[in-house]
Amino acid sequence: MEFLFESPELLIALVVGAAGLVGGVGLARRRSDETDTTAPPQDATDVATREMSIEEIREVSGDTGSTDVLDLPEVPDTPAELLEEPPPAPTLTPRERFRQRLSRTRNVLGASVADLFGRGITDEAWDGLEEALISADVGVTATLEIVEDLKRRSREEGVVTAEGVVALLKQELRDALGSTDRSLGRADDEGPTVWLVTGVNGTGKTTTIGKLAAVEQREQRQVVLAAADTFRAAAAEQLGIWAERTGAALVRKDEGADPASVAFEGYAAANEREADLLIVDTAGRLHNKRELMDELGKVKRVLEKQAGPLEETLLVLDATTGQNGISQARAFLEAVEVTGIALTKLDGSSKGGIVVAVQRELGLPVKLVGLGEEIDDLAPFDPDLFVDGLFEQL
Ligand SMILES: Nc1nc2c(ncn2[C@@H]2O[C@H](COP(=O)(O)OP(=O)(O)OP(=O)(O)O)[C@@H](O)[C@H]2O)c(=O)[nH]1
Repeated sequence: MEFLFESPELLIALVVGAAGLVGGVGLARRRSDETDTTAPPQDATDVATREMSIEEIREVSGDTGSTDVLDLPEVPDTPAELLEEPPPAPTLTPRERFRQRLSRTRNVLGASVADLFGRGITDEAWDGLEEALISADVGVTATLEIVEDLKRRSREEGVVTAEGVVALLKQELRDALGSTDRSLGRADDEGPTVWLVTGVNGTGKTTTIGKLAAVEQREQRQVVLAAADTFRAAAAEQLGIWAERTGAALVRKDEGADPASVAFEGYAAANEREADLLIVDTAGRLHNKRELMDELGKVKRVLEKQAGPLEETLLVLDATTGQNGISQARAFLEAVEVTGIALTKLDGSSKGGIVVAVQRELGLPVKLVGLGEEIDDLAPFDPDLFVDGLFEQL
């Protein structure tokens, strides 16, 4: 089956058909006065099938209110080439990107270690290393353990140079990050893979989802985004912009709708279109923890009822919030079983050690890192590349 978003004409036809179904509310509000709505469908049979499916989705969800919308990004404002072409390939290799984007952390950690031990392996140098690691957000307990280990190993191995200490430190950091599986889960049977994305607002959830959609669409995997953050209309709009940029489809409802029903319809739409991947965005307001937990738990339960166990439940954390971010994360861990961390804004932080602290304190693998605001600024987390990146200038 053709993916709906790859054919603007088909999209327009769906918009017209679906607007009729919901009595002019929702979709009609977006397209009613545009001349493009009169464009004839290229494939009338396909459109008819889609109309029925949408109706079925509404029946099954028991959510037949007039505000329900199976929405897609604005067609007339979207240049055709954006819809038809996958996003262009990134120009930097992952190593180059890491190197470039980790410059702030590198300057703090890498440069200070070289400086400290440049004058010999002294007690002051070890104290200075402790401070540098704590400043880089490695965390106090982890820092003390790492430095103790380093002292012992450098004695045993007769290390006398700064380069020698750096080599051991790299090994220690690498060991602290462990060798867990960091790949993103995918469905091995029929039906779309589902990734549920959670985290405090402002951590970079929506941006991370957009970047993920770009990677997936570029690899010819068809993506549906579900805007289950219905707390703010702007959240769905922001996700819509990413859908337009990446060529993914978008399922959304009006502000205040039940997030679980958006997730439900998202899965139904992804399934019906034989999409490869559904990514569900969620709200992350923390002012009422009980409400948040109930809401997230319900979204997950509803999805699992349809799809079975989810392939990923990702928690997005902002690297610049340090220990505070880790405490906030715990609220989410109580609400849903998280399978991995996406650590954003690593480019804007001089505290790359947070990767070690996050893994250690939350007991979860960092699977993705955000290295900037642009579409290509997301990388699978590679511990070797990361640790090398921290010290590359040395
Ligand atoms: N420097 C940098 N900025 C990022 C990164 N990821 C996201 N941002 C920025 O962080 C801000 C918040 O990102 P959003 O994606 O809107 O965060 P959210 O968690 O979805 O928050 P809400 O939109 O409030 O729900 C935006 O300005 C993003 O451009 C990153 O890896 N590095």
